[in-house]
Amino acid sequence: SQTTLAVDNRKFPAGFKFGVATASYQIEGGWDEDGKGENIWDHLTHVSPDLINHQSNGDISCDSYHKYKTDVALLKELGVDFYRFSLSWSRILPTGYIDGGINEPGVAYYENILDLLEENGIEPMITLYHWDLPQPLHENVGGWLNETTVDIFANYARLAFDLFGDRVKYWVTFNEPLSICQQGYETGGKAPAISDNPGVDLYICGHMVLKSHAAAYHIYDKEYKPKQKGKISIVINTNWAEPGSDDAKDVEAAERTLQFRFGWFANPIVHGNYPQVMIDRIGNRSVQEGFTQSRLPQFTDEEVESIKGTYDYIGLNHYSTSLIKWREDIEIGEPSSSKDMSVQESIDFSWETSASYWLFVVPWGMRKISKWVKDTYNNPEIIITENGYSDAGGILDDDRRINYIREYLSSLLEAIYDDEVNVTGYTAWSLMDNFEWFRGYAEKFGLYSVNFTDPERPRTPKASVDYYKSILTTRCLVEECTE
Ligand SMILES: O=S(=O)(O)CCCN1CCN(CCO[C@@H]2O[C@H](CO)[C@@H](O)[C@H](O)[C@H]2O)CC1
Repeated sequence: SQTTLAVDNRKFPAGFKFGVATASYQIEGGWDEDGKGENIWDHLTHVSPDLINHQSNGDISCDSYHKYKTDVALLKELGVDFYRFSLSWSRILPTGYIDGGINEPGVAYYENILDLLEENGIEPMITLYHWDLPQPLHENVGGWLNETTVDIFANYARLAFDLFGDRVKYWVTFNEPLSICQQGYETGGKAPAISDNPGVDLYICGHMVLKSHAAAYHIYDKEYKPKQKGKISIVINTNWAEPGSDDAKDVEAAERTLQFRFGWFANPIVHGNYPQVMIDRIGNRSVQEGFTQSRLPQFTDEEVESIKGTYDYIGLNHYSTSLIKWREDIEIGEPSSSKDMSVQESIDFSWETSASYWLFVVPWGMRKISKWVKDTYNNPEIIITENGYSDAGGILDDDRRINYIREYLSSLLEAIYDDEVNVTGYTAWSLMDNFEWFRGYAEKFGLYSVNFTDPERPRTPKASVDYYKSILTTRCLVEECTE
């Protein structure tokens, strides 16, 4: 396997921004406090606790609903340029609907955070949806399987722009539509954990999320951008897909993997419509499976045009890499998106592991995926909106996280200077240890550790805090920087 060369000693470009990220359900707690409504993660962790490691949940988590002043103090201590966080839809709109009433204490919570960020010279980057759908929208409307949710989301987005937009210059509509739809509606790996209609529901979800994203984009672009002058886009995640050999069939399988995982959402938004390889493969298999129409929903020509161009930058979440090899098309049977894609995915056993089964340390993948996004989507502004390393916790001297950040950023410098990729920012996941979805509190991604057994939820800096501080100060990765 390829290893990165010596750590790059070039400085990040002037104006390049460094931040950290969190998400509402993962840090806030206060799950039913001050009028907040129930969301699908509250519901799932309460009704099906066995799905979550140690039956943990986010009822309290880091208790950031009460400790946001402490959180902003940590951000100030770190010296970040920006803070990426998400709004809890059901804290602002308890029923999910506007006419269900606005929850003022919920609005105040986010206004207080924005006030403190402003006072401390830290730029906010707000994600509208980081997986915590109001439960009534799932129960009564079918959530992302129903077209009705598109307008309901658009109304929520407009409210957020109204309430907070005068102070927010970077918006994200959706975090990781691949995770929302494939794990939420096929593998069962995320709420609402629907897995009884594989190969079908996830594509309906993707269709609705793309329409919702475009609706929110156009609202911002027409009604708010002229006076608020911010940027809005979506955050898409993918591993880098490295061909398992230079055999043309492996190269094609790797490209197909990127098209199914990243292109699923990036192609409609940048070029218009789904990737042709998805239209073809899912269409062909659907016919063989006896469907009267493709399992991949079809956009009308107007929808293709309406979704195309709905990005002011590309948000990229990148953590790891996969080796991809060609395989015979999997025989026709129960449909699934992995059968539609039909590749062999593996890893190189020399790659360093982490506490997350899917996260291997492969720094050169950062350069490759960044260059692929540049080459495939007309050289857009790219912001790395998440990148980070997990351990099992109890480690304050987190030298493996320091190594991960240094090597991934070194690879990013090569993308910026040698491949001329227009990357303008990097966001470390995460500010602090938090609720890692089905893995509960077993996997720690924080620069600050959180003691979840202490009711005060104390935050303690790990060694990576000093390392990230040094990068924020010197804008480079080693002692001796070149210009
Ligand atoms: O279908 S399964 O569930 O069997 C397979 C899942 C494999 N991965 C897990 C990690 N995720 C990207 C990272 O997910 C991101 O990174 C962080 C660390 O995980 C999360 O805490 C953030 O909320 C999330 O934005 C992509 C999907």
